[in-house]
Amino acid sequence: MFYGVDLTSRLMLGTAQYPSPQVLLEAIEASGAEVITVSLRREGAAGGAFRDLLAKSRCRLLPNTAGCHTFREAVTTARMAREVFGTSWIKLEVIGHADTLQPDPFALVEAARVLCAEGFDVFPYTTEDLIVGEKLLEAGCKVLMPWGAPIGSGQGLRNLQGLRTMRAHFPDVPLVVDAGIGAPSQAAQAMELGFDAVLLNTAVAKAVNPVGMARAFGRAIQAGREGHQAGLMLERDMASASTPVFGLAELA
Ligand SMILES: CC(=O)[C@@H](O)[C@H](O)COP(=O)(O)O
Repeated sequence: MFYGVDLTSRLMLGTAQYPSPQVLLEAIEASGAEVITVSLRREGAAGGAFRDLLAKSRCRLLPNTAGCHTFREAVTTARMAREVFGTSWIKLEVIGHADTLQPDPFALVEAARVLCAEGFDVFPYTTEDLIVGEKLLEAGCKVLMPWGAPIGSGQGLRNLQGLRTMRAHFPDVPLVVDAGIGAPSQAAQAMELGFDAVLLNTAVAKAVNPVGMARAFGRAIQAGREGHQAGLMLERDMASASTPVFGLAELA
């Protein structure tokens, strides 16, 4: 449940870098995603055509503040996005580093506080830091989006222990792993850890076959979720025979 909205699919898909608009639409369809994220810059550059294209997907839009490096830029972009796209949902990105594209947690919390007070439903792109997570919740966020790895890196879940701890620390907060996912197995792993959803873009858009990859991610996320719900076995240090030892032939 994200800001009162129940979704069937746990995949949120980015809409940048696809080889063509048609491939983008087919990839969204194949993925089963019900939420797609879109940047205001892209919409501005296409003069409304991009929004019309995305409307064909019938997905809920999650505008983002991608590329914003300051509190001011992010807040202004969010306000414009609400007007342009007609939704109070905003994926809040305030980038701190040009090379790692790591979130700036200080500007992020500040921007989240202002936007939540203005009635936005904020999806903050953050790190797995627990204190920052708590500050974002205090600011009014009802969802947290920790990174898996730097945006566009495809490295998967770089800090497995940190993400596990985050899940345990915020048991009732919807958590979405956002960014850095490179393969369907990594998305499945996020779901197995108990995350509520995954947001990704590059791994699908830059695949040799984006439509096939979108479908694979959709299925992997569903499988990972089912695995989590079915209860994963505990890891053991030592072997434990899986075949019963009674009934073995006794050789004289
Ligand atoms: C589209 C978007 O919002 C990205 O900023 C997002 O974080 C996805 O990252 P990847 O491209 O690494 O999947």
